[in-house]
Amino acid sequence: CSNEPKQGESGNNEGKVSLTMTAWGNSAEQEVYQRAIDAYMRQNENVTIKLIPAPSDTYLQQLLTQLQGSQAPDLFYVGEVQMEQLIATGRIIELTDFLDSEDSYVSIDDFAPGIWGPARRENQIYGVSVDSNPMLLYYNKKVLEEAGLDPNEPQKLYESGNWTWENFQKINETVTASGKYGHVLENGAHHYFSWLWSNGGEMYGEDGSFVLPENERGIETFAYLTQNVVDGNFIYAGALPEGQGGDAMFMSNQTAFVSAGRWFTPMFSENDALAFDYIPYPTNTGEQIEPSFIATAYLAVGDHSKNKEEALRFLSYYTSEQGQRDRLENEGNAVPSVTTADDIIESAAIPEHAKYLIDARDIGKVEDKQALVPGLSDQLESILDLLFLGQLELDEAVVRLEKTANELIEANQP
Ligand SMILES: OC[C@H]1O[C@H](O[C@H]2O[C@H](CO)[C@@H](O)[C@H](O)[C@H]2O)[C@H](O)[C@@H](O)[C@@H]1O
Repeated sequence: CSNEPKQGESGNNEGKVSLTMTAWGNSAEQEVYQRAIDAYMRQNENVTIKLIPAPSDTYLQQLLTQLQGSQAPDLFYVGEVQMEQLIATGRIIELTDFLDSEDSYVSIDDFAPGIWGPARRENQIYGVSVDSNPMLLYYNKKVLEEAGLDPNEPQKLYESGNWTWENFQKINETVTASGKYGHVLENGAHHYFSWLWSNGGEMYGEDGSFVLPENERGIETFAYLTQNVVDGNFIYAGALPEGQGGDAMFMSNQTAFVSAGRWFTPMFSENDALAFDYIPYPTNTGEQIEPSFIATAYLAVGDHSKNKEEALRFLSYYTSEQGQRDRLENEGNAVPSVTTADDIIESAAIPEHAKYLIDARDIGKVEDKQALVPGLSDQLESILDLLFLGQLELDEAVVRLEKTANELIEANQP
């Protein structure tokens, strides 16, 4: 970042300040982020903030390298599964004093207590939640209709208490028989924890130990997912040609279901040819709805920033109720994490069942075992990739998952 001339000591800027911020996210999400940046710049005419989009698959590595060379942007998004590694660098600013100060647009109490997750260690805070994203499924009404199904079939099944794994599989069988794709199965913690929990399964015990091998419902979940991939009812996203993702297939009416938080909504709602809605994950427990994963992202400031005071002020604006309203109203990409803005989702017009985001948020969970072990999510994802690609049998995958998890958990003991 540049710094010409330096801001006044009081934090009441007289000179011009330039900040940079980076975040992952599709192009429609980047436009959403820009809304809050623009609002802040209108109120603070001496401040210029440049948003630098970054690809999500190399995001963490790039940020770690940049931080090491003090070349990172002033502010950056940090995913919940990345936070531990970022704190361990010692290169991000501890925020508590600033958040308690009068200069901050937001205060710690504005957020639901469960949202801090790995961003808070004891009483030290290293990132502020920008928003949250409970996972659910998106379904494509045209694809269902073309397969001879009622376009609102998932809805009807859900309302009648029959939105089960079995019926989900049947719909996927019907769709694939019609020549289209069923569900695009993604890898990654957001996705497999949501599936595990939809079956009452677990990967970790209360004490953080890895319990999957003895957790029957957990094993059953991975068996269900892999069998459906083998049978062609689900298509594994990692097996798609380079550059092709579930979101693109969904938008071109090739696939019936994708899983995500609200982050596909800005992009999908721009596409008039698309008819979609949300549905919670199907369950295999007899309950209508089970917890799904709540994605969280935090905004952090690098210790190398030459404009720390202004970066902190902007961080507090971006994460405040107003900053969240700027971004999340009108087909935003997430659900507010401040407790005073649920009306944004309650009044959302797109899609019809936007309220399922609130239902999924209210019952969902912020994963707090795996996320606390640096690198564990990435390593498990590599093993699951082999499983979903059909290159590992389930038994062997579970052995490898257990070995890797135990090693990293052990290495992370204080
Ligand atoms: O899987 C893609 C990414 O999903 C999350 O990010 C999304 O949710 C965040 C929390 O609401 C939101 O701030 C961000 O704009 C969305 O893209 C997750 O936090 C990421 O780690 C993940 O890469």
